Amino acid sequence: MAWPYVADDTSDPLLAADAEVWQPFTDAVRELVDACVQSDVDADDVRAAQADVEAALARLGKARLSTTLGQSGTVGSRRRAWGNPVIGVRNPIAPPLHVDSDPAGRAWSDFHLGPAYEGPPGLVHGGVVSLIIDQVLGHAVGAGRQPAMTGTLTIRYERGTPLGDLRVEAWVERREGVKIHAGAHVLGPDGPTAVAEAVFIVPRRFRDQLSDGIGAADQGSTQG
Ligand SMILES: CCCCCCCCCCCCCC(=O)SCCNC(=O)CCNC(=O)[C@H](O)C(C)(C)COP(=O)(O)OP(=O)(O)OC[C@H]1O[C@@H](n2cnc3c(N)ncnc32)[C@H](O)[C@@H]1OP(=O)(O)O
Repeated sequence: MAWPYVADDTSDPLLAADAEVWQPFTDAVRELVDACVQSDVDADDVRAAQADVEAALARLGKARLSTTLGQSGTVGSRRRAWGNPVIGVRNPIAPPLHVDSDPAGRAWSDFHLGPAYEGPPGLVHGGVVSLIIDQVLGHAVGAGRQPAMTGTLTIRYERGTPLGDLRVEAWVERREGVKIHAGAHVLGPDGPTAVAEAVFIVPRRFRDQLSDGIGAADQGSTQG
């Protein structure tokens, strides 16, 4: 069965040119978010900045995609991840993470979380920890080109995850039919802060493509 979106026939140079336009813009908006939670200017400056932001919004609002990036057939498969809240080139909510993976079903990323991701004082919000773990688990499972969705995700928060430089690692442990068992942890400066166990499930619509072992099916993974 086909993926629920169409393949991308955009040429690589065109895609790269588009990314070159959107990436610096998204980085700037991300800095704007940081400024929003950290700036200490007076009320006049806040109001002036609001007017600037509203002007930018009016400019961007001149044309809109009719669907999300993930759903848009005209945007295509390679740009689906551009809206992803963890890795998305066009999503300023994304830290963003660059995730590496290998076909053995391992994935990892070194990343930085600033004050926009704070939960308890000085610590990362637990939901953000979960978001990042889920994404990187998805890459570990997806590295085997196996389409699967998170079925169950269990996280043990061992200690607070400090804002700053962090690492996340995920790995596939075993496969039992349509279930893929995987693990992950987030590493802070003093070792693991959160440890996760997950069961990913191959959705029904992809089960006719099941073959033995991770890495056998000729499909990508889901993207959040
Ligand atoms: C280089 C590669 C790059 C790739 C990049 C990738 C980026 C990826 C980014 C990813 C981002 C992050 C990813 C995301 O955020 S994915 C988004 C979050 N997840 C979802 O939205 C999933 C929603 N749920 C479903 O779609 C279905 O319920 C699923 C697909 C989960 C099951 O489907 P279905 O209901 O049709 O299954 P079945 O009834 O045939 O049961 C089959 C077997 O499975 C067992 N079971 C069922 N449900 C669960 C469960 N919840 N936990 C544990 N086990 C479960 C069940 O007992 C049975 O086992 P058995 O009784 O036979 O032993």
